[in-house]
Amino acid sequence: MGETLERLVLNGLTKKYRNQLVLDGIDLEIAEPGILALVGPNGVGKTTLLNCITNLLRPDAGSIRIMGKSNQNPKVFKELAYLQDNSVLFDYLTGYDHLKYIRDVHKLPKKRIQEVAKYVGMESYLKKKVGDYSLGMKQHLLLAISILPQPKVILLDEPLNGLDPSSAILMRKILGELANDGATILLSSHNLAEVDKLTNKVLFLKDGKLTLVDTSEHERTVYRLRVANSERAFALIQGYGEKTWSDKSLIHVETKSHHLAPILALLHEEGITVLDMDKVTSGSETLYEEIFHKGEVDV
Ligand SMILES: Nc1ncnc2c1ncn2[C@@H]1O[C@H](COP(=O)(O)OP(=O)(O)OP(=O)(O)O)[C@@H](O)[C@H]1O
Repeated sequence: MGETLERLVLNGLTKKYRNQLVLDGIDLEIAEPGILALVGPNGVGKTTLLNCITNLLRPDAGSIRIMGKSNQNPKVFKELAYLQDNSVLFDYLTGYDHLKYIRDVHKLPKKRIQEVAKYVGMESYLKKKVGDYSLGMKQHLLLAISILPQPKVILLDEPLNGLDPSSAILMRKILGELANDGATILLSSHNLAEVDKLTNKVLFLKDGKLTLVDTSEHERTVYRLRVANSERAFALIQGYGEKTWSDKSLIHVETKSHHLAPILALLHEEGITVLDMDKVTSGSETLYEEIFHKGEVDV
């Protein structure tokens, strides 16, 4: 058999702290490369889940397989990387020292450090002590550490935390490229706008259970039009979108198709001028509200 298709498989994963059940028999099967976001409120168990997958925490029940091997098999660590929070870094060592350690453990070629440092944009401070790094610089180093051995499965706990816009753009580009090159990436994040830019595949963690949602299937686009004759325009376009309503002389048209062209053509034919228009697209934030605040979602 060639390379296994199995990336990450969780079977009945259960974790309790004293009497608190944090993970309640989680089943999950990820067979493909790509980016998945792990989302849920503070204290719901995201870090606990990532720590169990990487064998830093022993679950109370269940099993975890990575690239077809048990996560307790030491060989798994050639395939798996975990970007944790920056408390795992040593202030008195340089970025280079950290990377050299990983390079030696994995017996990687010498040039790999420069290659990765350049890739994540940390060449200029590679030889500085980590104690002098900013939060964003530490995030870059953590990313460099995790991708140095070219792992197939990459777990990241809040990788976008503390990044300025240009670093966040670079991080998104790198994660996208790694996924295109065949990595499976699971990242936890509280930043749902960033999540929407990275992926449509979102794992919502609630009451110890995981639900995988393709957010593109729940995406809704609402166009808001200001027109010269709103009453007449409203009567004309009612029925064109899935839902049409009027609010303070703004006509709202909700559509899944993203195509407004027939409506604009119709208004043009009837001689109605569109004075202004914008578009609001709802993504995982709306779903998050439905799941965690209203306790309802149709998935
Ligand atoms: N070592 C521990 N002993 C006892 N309880 C713990 C321990 N670690 C975590 N917990 C509890 O387990 C729950 C899940 O914690 P966890 O850190 O996994 O959540 P999280 O989703 O990562 O939170 P955040 O988004 O705030 O980082 C919390 O209620 C936390 O208090």
